[in-house]
Amino acid sequence: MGDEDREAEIIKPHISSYVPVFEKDRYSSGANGDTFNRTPASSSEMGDGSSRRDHFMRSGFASGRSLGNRDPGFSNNKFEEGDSSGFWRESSNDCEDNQTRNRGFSKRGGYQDGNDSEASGSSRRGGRGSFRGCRGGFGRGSPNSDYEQDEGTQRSGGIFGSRRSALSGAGNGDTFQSRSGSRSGRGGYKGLNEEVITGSGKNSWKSETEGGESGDTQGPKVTYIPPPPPEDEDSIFAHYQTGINFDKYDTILVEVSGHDPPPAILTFEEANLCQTLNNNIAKAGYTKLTPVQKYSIPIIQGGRDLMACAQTGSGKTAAFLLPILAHMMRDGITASRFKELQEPECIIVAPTRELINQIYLEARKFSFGTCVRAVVTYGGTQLGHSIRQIVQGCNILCATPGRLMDIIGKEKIGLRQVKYLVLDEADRMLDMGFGPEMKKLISCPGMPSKEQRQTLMFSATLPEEIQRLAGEFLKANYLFVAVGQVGGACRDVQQTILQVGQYSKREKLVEILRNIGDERTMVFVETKKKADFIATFLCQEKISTTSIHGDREQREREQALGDFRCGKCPVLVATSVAARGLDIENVQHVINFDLPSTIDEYVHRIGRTGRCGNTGRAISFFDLESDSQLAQPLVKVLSDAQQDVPAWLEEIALSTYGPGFSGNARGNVFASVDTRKNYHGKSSLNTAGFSSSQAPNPVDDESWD
Ligand SMILES: Nc1ncnc2c1ncn2[C@@H]1O[C@H](COP(=O)(O)OP(=O)(O)OP(=O)(O)O)[C@@H](O)[C@H]1O
Repeated sequence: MGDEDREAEIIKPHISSYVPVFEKDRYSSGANGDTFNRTPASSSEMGDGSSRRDHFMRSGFASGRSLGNRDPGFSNNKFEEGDSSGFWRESSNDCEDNQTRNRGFSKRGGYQDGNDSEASGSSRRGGRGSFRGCRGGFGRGSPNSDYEQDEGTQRSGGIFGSRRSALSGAGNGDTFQSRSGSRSGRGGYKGLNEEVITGSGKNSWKSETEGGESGDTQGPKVTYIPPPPPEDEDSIFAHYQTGINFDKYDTILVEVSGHDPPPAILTFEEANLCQTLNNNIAKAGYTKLTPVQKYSIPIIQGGRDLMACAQTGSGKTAAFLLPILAHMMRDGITASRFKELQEPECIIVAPTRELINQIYLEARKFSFGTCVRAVVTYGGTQLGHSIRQIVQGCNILCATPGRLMDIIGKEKIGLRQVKYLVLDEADRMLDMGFGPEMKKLISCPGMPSKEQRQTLMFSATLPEEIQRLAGEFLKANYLFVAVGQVGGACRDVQQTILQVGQYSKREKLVEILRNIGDERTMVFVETKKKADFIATFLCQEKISTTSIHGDREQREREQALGDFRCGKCPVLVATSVAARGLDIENVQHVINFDLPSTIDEYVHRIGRTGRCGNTGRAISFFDLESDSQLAQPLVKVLSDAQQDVPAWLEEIALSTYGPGFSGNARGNVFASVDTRKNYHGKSSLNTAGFSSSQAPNPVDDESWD
């Protein structure tokens, strides 16, 4: 049975229900008749909330810096009390019982006023149900749209039941399908702080086939077809302006290590690209190379393997795409044509769906007007649709790991012609989450050996242990480019660390967001549940908010990102699924509501602002009870980026690790250099724009791992 047949077979009716819309103006106008005041929880629902509330009252604001006026009404808000308990119940108890969930969904999908007759049959159930409902996804499309039709098939009971996810803040459609346990929103990413949920419910990552996302083996079939990106030239080349600090890139130190590196180039002209590529670069608004591009382009053009580490937002994507495309053009690539088995010359892999889609759009932009065809495929979307795209021709395949393995398994992609293998966010691709999958990829039948292909790895963070693992993928004589401090934060981001206890965080968040106004802000939290909760909470505070995390269906994730990108929802609450790579114009603030567990994750998260020479701000809530282990690496990151280090943070760092500490709890703070240097010592230090000298010879290099 072909994919098409299976798709037709499993389409089932779906349930639509009304949901409120969380857009400020609609909220104020009461357009949809809903209100967001939550009924104060009954004492039974409060669970241990009273003691927590006591704690909350006691702890108040820690020593966090005041950022402006508080909403005077906030502390008396009805939400506060009920929610306080609701939240902590949510985070500490298992609230996933189907009965409660179903009550929440079966009515109006959440956000119901406790006085609403539908929700108030039992204050306990109503309260929980309404909160559950808050986690419901709020579709934008009409109930008759294709998306709704498609996603109506994504049902499953599963042990997680109705885990529909959070609001799509400014959705303009009022449809909600009370489906249970859709897995389509999952997969494709396993953030450190995210639960990993598979069809079996086990905490291990599986390919989409194994996990059932493709519908081949088990679990629901995913039928979401993402809308095609706009085809007009203006949209393809839409870009934002480089910022005032773009020229400061020239002063960043660049270190190249490895044997016989080619000299850096200083201008695009020196790259000797073909006219079409040069036109595309100009249309993209690029006039000057960033440091990582100055070094990486000639290295890749010279046929060398590369591991490159450069700060967030400094143009790593073009650093690999341009030389690959240049090679393809030079080699006279055959125009794509329909074939059941496509054999791309380049495979690019990245850890999240949104990121790989972004890379694809960049590939499409730079290959515009050439015969090179880029295709993207990622989890949470209909496999059949991806296959239809692929069979039409594919020179560059952009894929998330699970989906890639699925497509290879379906024999739609052959690997024999692969000349370039790119791992973006390489440390993430090689860690415990995706590493096994990547190993499978390089040992797939047909995949050229590392000697026969060119392998390129990019990230803003490349810990030593990952560099060692990478040896399996790269030729022994690979080059290592480090732009600035490896693993360091972008200096264009002004970092502030506030000491805020967990019970004061929400109040502080609202205070800051009110101060910020409509400037685009990403709020990072630790868990998917909390992302839903905080997004809901902010909506109740009349702050237009949407959310993205791994439990949301792909359609919802894309909708959320779209609403955030266009400014419809200026606040995006996210888990670490959005920490890496996402390049969104005008994100002026990142708030770490919860600090991540690793410093690398922190660096990536705050790198969503301050991109490409623009400035940004990052505010992080440091909870003494849970974040102490991060104090020391934070002090290092802050001081390396020439930021003010709060005295209290330094004290914690010292008290945690003692004077003279040199590492942190998880080993080294940074992979400070190309790890091979630790064994061979010699490398060269350059400022951007000057050629590098030689480093260890490749024969010696082989001994490092
Ligand atoms: N030479 C250039 N001139 C102007 N803009 C550029 C240049 N290179 C890249 N950009 C733009 O800078 C932004 C950031 O680039 P990109 O997303 O590739 O950064 P990155 O280094 O991959 O970041 P991250 O580490 O967060 O993944 C993009 O909007 C990109 O189009």
